[in-house]
This record gives sequence, C-alpha cells and structure tokens, in this order.
Amino acid sequence: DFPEGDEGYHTYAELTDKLEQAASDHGDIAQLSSVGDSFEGRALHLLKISGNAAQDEDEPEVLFTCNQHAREHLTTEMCLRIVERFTDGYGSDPAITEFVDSREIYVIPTVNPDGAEYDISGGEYQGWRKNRQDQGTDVNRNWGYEWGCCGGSSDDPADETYRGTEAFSSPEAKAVADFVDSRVVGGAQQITAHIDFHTYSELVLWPYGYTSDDTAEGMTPEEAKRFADVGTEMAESNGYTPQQSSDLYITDGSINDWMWGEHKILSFTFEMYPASGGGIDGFYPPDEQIGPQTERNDEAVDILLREAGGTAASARS
Ligand SMILES: NS(=O)(=O)N[C@@H](Cc1ccccc1)C(=O)O
Ligand SMILES: [Ca+2]
Ligand SMILES: [Ca+2]
Ligand SMILES: [Zn+2]
Repeated sequence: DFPEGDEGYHTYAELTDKLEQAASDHGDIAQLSSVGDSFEGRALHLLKISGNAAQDEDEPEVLFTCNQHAREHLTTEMCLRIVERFTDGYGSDPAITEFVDSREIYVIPTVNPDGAEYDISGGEYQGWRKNRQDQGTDVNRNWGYEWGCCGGSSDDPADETYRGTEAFSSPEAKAVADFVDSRVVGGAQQITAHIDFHTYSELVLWPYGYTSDDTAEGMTPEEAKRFADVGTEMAESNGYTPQQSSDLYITDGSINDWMWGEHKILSFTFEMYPASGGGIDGFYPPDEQIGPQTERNDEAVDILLREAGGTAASARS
C-alpha cells in the first residue's frame, strides 16, 4: 500500500476495481480487456472508450499509456483522469460526448504493474523504475525501433536504463506492441495519435529520441514540423516545455520512436509535475497534487484527440 498520507494514489487492486466499475457503470461506451500479462502475471488492463464500444468502428483511434516507469505513480492517476473524464462526462458534456462518439480512445493505466507494486511494498517508497524481470529492464528502452543503437540505454542489467536482452524481451513492452500491431486493419494502422505519460520535469517530448537530428529516415521536415506544432500547442495549454526528446538526452528503444518509426503514430511523451527539484522526492508528490496535476492536462488531451482526426494542425501550417 501507499505510505500514510498518500492514500489518494491507487494500488493495482484499487486501479483494477476502478476500471471494472467504469466498465460496468458505462457498459455502452466502456469495454475492459487486457493486452496481456506482466512478468509476474498481472493483467495489463486496456480500457476502450467509444460510442458503440463493442463495435470496431471506422473512427480515429487514440492510445494513452501510463506508468512504464514504476515510481511514476502520478501517471497512473493521469490515465485514471482520462477514464473518469470521458466516461462520467459522456451525455452531459457536449465536447466530451462528441469525442467519445467520433473516436475510439484506448487507455492502458499501468504498463508496469509489477514495478509499481514493488515500489510501494513494505509501506515505503523503493525508488524503483524498471520492471521486475531479473535485475529489472527499463521498459522504455526495450522497444524495437533502433533498439540499443546509439548509446541511449545500457547493456548492464544493474543499470537503471538497462535495455533488456533483446528488443521486446520485457513482456510488458511486448504486450503493448502486440496490441498496437493488432490495430493494423486492412493494411492501415487505426491508431493515429498517442501520449506516454511519465514524471517528472514538465515537458512535452516528441521523436526521435535515438538521434539529435530533427529529421532522419522516416521523419520528413513536414512531419517534424507537425510534431513541433502540435507539441507546442499542447505545451501552451499545460505550461510544460516542448522539445524533441533528444534535445534533452539520447534514448534508444523508447516507445515514441517505435510508435512513429514502426506505425507513423503521432506519439508524444509528457513528463508531468514537478518541474524540478528534490531528486528522488520529485517522483513522490503528495496526493493533494493528483487532482490539479492531472486536470492540468485535460486541454492537451483534447488537442491530441482533435489532432488524431487529422487536418487541423496541417491546415495551420
Ligand atoms: N521518466 S524519465 O525521467 O525516465 N524520462 C523518460 C522519458 C524521456 C525520454 C527522453 C528524454 C527525456 C525524457 C525516459 O525514459 O528517460
Ligand atoms: Ca465508436
Ligand atoms: Ca476502429
Ligand atoms: Zn519515466
């Protein structure tokens, strides 16, 4: 369980209850399934939110992933905010209703439940980042696009950015990637946009992470500009700093590079609150911050959902 005073955060069991509740309260628009199991056998929950959720309709699909990194518990709450906002708001809020009726929204609130549970085991925070395979794999260095190419990860199993024994050696990255692969229907990837939530630093990041070049194989100047335009617009709404992720540091095997490189999905990383300070403590903001810091991203989520339908940003350029 979370330490005393931080009960506002959801354990895996509490998260599972919340998702089951959402699916049973809103059966017409919410469908709960799983993309597979974690290393220790926990279901990697997938909630689909859409009008006629039981049907696969020809509507732009949008994916939100959270908690790749175990100690980044605020991101699990961010995915729960998305779930709550688009289920509770349906039928009463016109904008919410329009999004749910015209999109298929997929939410994976924890990609790394084993790590998250380990991080809070024993009633105090362990500062854990990786999954629970052997000495731990950094799930966000285990994706299969340019895996281990460029010094943006480690081959030492003891390191915090250990890339794993091979691309997709972690069951967690593999399960999410298999789900995304399965969304290629009639030769076309149905998912058009994605955000992966992390903490902390208050940043909006876009690919590529493996190279510091703005353009590269599979990223034209126009495509790079669209990332910057949409990233900047989202950052203006939440006060985060927008930049290409490699402007910060080189990463290889990250989720964004794979989502774009493999499937041309407009894929961002959000680094949430706090902006800085406190070293390890920055990963553990008091639970009073959950409301403000998740609602802070409502508008950015709406910008991405709009963008997922295409045209808008390109019309601006
Ligand atoms: N959450 S984080 O601090 O680990 N940052 C993430 C996301 C990230 C990736 C590339 C540059 C900056 C940040 C990571 O995988 O390194
Ligand atoms: Ca639908
Ligand atoms: Ca569909
Ligand atoms: Zn992270």
